[in-house]
Amino acid sequence: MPPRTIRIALFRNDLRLADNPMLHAAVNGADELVPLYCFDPRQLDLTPLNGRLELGKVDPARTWHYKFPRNQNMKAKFLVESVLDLQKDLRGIRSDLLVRFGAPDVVVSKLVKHLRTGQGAQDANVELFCQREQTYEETKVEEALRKTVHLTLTDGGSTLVHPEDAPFKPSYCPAVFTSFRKKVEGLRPMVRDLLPTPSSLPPLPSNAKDFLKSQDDPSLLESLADLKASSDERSTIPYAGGSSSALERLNHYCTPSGPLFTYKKTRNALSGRDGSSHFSPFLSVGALSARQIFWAVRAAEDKRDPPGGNEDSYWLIFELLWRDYWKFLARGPMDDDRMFALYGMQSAPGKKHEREKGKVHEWKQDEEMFENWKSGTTGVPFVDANMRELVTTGYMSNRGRQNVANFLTGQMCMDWRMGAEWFESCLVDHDVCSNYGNWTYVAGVGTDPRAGRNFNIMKQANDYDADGDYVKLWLPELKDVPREHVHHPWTWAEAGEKLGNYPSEPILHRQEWEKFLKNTKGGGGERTRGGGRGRGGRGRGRGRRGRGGRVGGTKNPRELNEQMQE
Ligand SMILES: Cc1cc2nc3c(=O)[nH]c(=O)nc-3n(C[C@H](O)[C@H](O)[C@H](O)COP(=O)(O)OP(=O)(O)OC[C@H]3O[C@@H](n4cnc5c(N)ncnc54)[C@H](O)[C@@H]3O)c2cc1C
Repeated sequence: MPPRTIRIALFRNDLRLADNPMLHAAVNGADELVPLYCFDPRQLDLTPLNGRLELGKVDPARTWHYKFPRNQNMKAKFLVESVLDLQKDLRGIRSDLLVRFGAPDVVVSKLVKHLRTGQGAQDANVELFCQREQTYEETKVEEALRKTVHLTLTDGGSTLVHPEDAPFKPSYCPAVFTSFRKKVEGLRPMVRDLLPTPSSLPPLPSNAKDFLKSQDDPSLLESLADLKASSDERSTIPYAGGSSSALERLNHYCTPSGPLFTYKKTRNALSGRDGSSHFSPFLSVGALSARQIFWAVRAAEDKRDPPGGNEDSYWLIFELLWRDYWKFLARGPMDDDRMFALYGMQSAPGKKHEREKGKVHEWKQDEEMFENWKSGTTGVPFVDANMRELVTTGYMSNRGRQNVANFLTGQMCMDWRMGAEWFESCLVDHDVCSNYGNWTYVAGVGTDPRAGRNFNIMKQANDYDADGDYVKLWLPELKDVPREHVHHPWTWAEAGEKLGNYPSEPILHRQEWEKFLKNTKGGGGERTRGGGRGRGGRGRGRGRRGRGGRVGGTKNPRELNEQMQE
């Protein structure tokens, strides 16, 4: 008898059965299959389990430089729900998901030994399959796993375009998004078909469930996140984690008369349930694949009368290509971790923590100012409302993210990694590549030479929250401030009115804003704020800013915003 083949299918950010290349590959040729998920103490705070497991004492999981908690509550809850949903789906096809706590290489090494103690399994081939990730910590996990067991890394589960189909080698991925997009849009087909959802799986080895059985207690998961916590009633994303909920959202959004076909017009909404797709939380844990979205969009287009897409349905795919772009960059041109380095792609060659000669970025690490940004008390309502929404719900619209990131880096001149790590800590949809990629872009240290331009926050506030409803939703202190003052409440405070606990002075640039208000009589206005990068520097500290004016000849902030997306 040939030796048995036992496969371990280690789920990472691919928490689904549908269209899952890792699972598909692991099943093929397996006599037995062990689906496994590991809660890694470096990624999720497992300190509530101290003393309850054989892990030893674990420290809280923290972000890299600034040591923020890795997963704030809503994010932890969404992850735990997603894992439980996958377990339910696996049980539905008479398999199971072993949920265990510990670094994956440690858990897998013990599991392999344990499986070999099963009846007739001493000489079994035990092999591990998992999805390949792109970034530093994740690839370190892969290296550690490879030392433990025969490892197969699978591709194609996290992007729209399969990396093997890309018309360039990873290190030659175009540095600018438009070139990347044009190259991949030229592929025929651009996106592969969906892999089938398994209706059954090879059986679990008879001794698999005995492995660290003490960790099977559901109360362990309950202590990692408050699973009963309901989301804030103002939340834009009141979804539970998991692919059931992801499919519900997909089926709601992508119908012939659904919000998909107005997406381009509504995607900049700051709040509301259907302005944008809200697929990002599901994508970040892999409860949904980008390809599932692609094919749901195509199906909705085909069902229209007459059949076909429009610019809105095209634009959703266009945005998903941004997501692909960051993943391809992380694997190619930014793969030496420059995505996390202070000077990013402007680091000196071979010395990613040193600035390249001639570049003038000066980043501050002023804790007090950062605290203002983080807690939503900068005195600039448009920034503060977004930051409070982030902390309360774990989500912020794309428009909000662009603005608060721009404010922190371009105007407060703070180390962009502080912002990126705070986002990592809070965002339910945190995705390493999209988060750090977008931050490097906004901070002007990414691959794209057009990036890093400043927004006019006042104009953005007027354009996207004309009546101040969004600001008032998140800043109850401003509920009585009249519409015409709501984005610059210091003018209301000066008239002797009370703002409660809200700052009566903006943290920065008051004079600039007043100039803007004067020029535009409270609305509209065409000037953009200039960064003046590369010549003469930027503002340093409260009340001062760099010289600039118009940026790169661009006339209009809306035009600028399109560039940020294009
Ligand atoms: C500073 C900053 C940090 C960000 N951090 C993250 C992050 O951690 N995780 C994350 O998924 N997105 C991140 N984004 C991108 C974008 O803001 C979110 O993807 C989007 O707001 C999610 O909401 P949605 O699903 O409704 O998006 P939609 O507008 O409905 O877009 C559809 C999908 O396209 C993708 N997408 C859209 N815009 C971008 C973009 N600029 N970059 C990459 N993918 C995009 C997302 O997967 C999104 O779900 C960040 C943007 C900025 C400016």
